[in-house]
Amino acid sequence: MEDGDTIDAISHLALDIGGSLIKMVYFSTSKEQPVDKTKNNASRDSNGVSNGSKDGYLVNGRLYFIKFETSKINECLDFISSKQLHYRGVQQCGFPVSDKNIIKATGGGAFKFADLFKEKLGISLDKVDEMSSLVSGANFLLKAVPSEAFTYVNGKRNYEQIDHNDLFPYLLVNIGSGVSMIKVDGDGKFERVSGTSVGGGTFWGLGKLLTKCKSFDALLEMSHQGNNRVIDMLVGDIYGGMDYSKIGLTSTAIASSFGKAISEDKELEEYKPEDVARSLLRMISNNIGQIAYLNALRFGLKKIFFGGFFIGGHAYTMDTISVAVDFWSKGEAKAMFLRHEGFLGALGAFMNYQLVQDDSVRLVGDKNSNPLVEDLNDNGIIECCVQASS
Ligand SMILES: Nc1ncnc2c1ncn2[C@@H]1O[C@H](COP(=O)(O)OP(=O)(O)O)[C@@H](O)[C@H]1O
Ligand SMILES: CC(C)(COP(=O)(O)O)[C@@H](O)C(=O)NCCC(=O)O
Repeated sequence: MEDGDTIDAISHLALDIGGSLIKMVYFSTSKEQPVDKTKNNASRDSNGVSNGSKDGYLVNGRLYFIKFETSKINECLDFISSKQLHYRGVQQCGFPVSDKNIIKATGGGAFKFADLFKEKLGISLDKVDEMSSLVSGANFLLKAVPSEAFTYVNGKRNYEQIDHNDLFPYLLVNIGSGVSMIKVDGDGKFERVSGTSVGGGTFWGLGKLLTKCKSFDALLEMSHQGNNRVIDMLVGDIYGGMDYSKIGLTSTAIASSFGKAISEDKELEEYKPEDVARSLLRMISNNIGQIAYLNALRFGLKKIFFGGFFIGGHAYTMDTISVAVDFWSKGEAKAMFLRHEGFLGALGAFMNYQLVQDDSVRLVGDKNSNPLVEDLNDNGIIECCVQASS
């Protein structure tokens, strides 16, 4: 292939198969993207270390992000098969042929479904550790993608300028089905310091039982319409409408999540599902925010980044977590969120191919290349160059 030739190839698929969702990241060149055969003699591995002797090409393309429900894994298999994600573009781009039919995969499902992938598609899953994937995905995003991290204050996203020289240490809180809290000290340097089983799976599972809601999105939408004060016992309910200012609690603070249900002679059906969903979301988000802060305090960490699909860019979830961190830290620590929150593990597995260079990445939200498009949870795109051959 000559310089400037155009190709439409997909290569290097990576998966994060979690308890609730399968996250997929793949690299694709498109018809509009010419192959840039600039020699790249100074490529670096994922730890930023020069591997000088490597000759290769930089291929312009895009990283695509897609998710499926783990319970519908066949949809994922069909998608891979219909797009031939495990075959296409391998040779045109000059990627090593040995990549064919071996894909990087992380999450528990990389173990659980290994035989299914082999049987149905002839794919071998090359397993990448889940915690290490979360960390390399987060480090990559924080260092390479502008406007990736933001705080959420009074209903507004404030994008943070991340200083690469002052990124570490930080606490990464990944809210998936369960919650993992990881102290990150550098590239590849981390320790999982805590976790809780009260996470996204709890919200969706318990919410489904309590409200009979049929989908996660519908449950979230319901929570948006609800009023948690109908079910939560507030400080004011206990203190006759007064604040308990001596210990810093206003009358509107929640004293006991779901506590009002004790004294009311009501069956579940007599509560509005919207109110139940709201109380549940608040209880879980608050609890995670509090545990996260306590772990940050334990290790003297000032920055806390929250990831995982539970957040889903949902305003009320981010607001509750932000308020919890602010309240417990007395304003000392701040909660930060990531635009590609749900794809940390899948991106980390992708990074394990050691193709992407931090300084060759540009975020495009859509065709208009607007970097501030807010919701990249579905069909998000990152434009970047990858190392084509070695
Ligand atoms: N469409 C969806 N279906 C199911 N859960 C969803 C969906 N969107 C967001 N969620 C939430 O995200 C959580 C899963 O987050 P994720 O980071 O993908 O974790 P896991 O790796 O355990 O699947 C679910 O438990 C649920 O709270
Ligand atoms: C086991 C897990 C790492 C799996 O990751 P997930 O699929 O939930 O993203 C996670 O669910 C977790 O950290 N659970 C909390 C377990 C605990 O520390 O109590």
